[in-house]
Amino acid sequence: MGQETGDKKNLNNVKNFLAVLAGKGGVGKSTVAHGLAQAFHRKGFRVGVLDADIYGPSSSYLLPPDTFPKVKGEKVLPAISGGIKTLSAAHFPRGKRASVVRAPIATQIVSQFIEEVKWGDLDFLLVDFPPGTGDIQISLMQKIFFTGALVVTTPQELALLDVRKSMEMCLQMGVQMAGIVENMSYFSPPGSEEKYPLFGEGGGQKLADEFAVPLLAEIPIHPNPDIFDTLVGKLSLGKNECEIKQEDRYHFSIRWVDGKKSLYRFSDLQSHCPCVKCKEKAPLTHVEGEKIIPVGSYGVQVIFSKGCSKGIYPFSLLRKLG
Ligand SMILES: Nc1ncnc2c1ncn2[C@@H]1O[C@H](COP(=O)(O)OP(=O)(O)OP(=O)(O)O)[C@@H](O)[C@H]1O
Repeated sequence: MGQETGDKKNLNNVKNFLAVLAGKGGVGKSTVAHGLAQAFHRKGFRVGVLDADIYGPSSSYLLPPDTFPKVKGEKVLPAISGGIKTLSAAHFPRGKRASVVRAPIATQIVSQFIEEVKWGDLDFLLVDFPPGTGDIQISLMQKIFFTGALVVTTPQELALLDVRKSMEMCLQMGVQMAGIVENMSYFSPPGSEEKYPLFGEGGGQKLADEFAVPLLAEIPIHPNPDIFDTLVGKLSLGKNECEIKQEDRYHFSIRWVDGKKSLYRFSDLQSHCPCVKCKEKAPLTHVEGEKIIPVGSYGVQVIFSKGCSKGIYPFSLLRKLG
């Protein structure tokens, strides 16, 4: 954490970059990113929000600036809203008009927001991703060394389709998912404890189970800001907390973050080898495991006593098999 890795940058003394993404528009990414930023601020952290949604910036509405961005030498100082640093396309003169720019230009603008802005010392910079899994999102993940990603969804099956794509993007780009936040989970009438799940139930949990990441919060319609304080407490960043253990020569186990334990036989696992060459081959028997190598937050590679050891088994696959 906090290191410069390859061409990824951890800039201007920002200790933690946190991606807030969804894949789908309108599920409440910005609401969650800004609610979380305010909760970090309440706890005394130095925090900033980068609104990377060039086409639909909402930061200046959610965090109305007390001071606007200023140019200082070659750098830009971000806007400040109630002690939170923030930068959004909406802070600039064209910001009130529709952003009619091609994707490469939008990507360039987002790069400038990172590289040419003097964010200063921050404990957390939350990056509010635009919807989708295109150039801007890839470029952000290539440029920034994210401590973790928070994935926002709503409960409906239709939302899950797009959200799943951004989770797959995190896996492909090596960005560790800190967890899922299900937004608009239910409605509670004022003064009542009753919960009415207006948009269905279980979507967030379904994704959490599929990708083996924790469901960190179920945010109601018109939430009380306290819920974001609880969310801050639940965030466990930069750690791969599942526990991988070789049980004996033929088996190993994974204890997942949600407490579930899965047991695997090495020969069964090898029969699911994801490498191209293995697809056609008949499975071997009595395969032993010689070494289990964790591959970042993505999965594991197993060195087997015989047969192919080239495949990397993503945690999402292991979770399905376990
Ligand atoms: N829990 C909630 N209760 C009530 N309204 C909400 C909630 N979450 C979000 N909204 C509202 O839904 C709309 C979309 O939310 P928001 O802008 O946060 O979503 P988004 O995913 O960032 O959208 P986009 O990708 O289009 O920027 C906003 O009007 C917001 O106020």
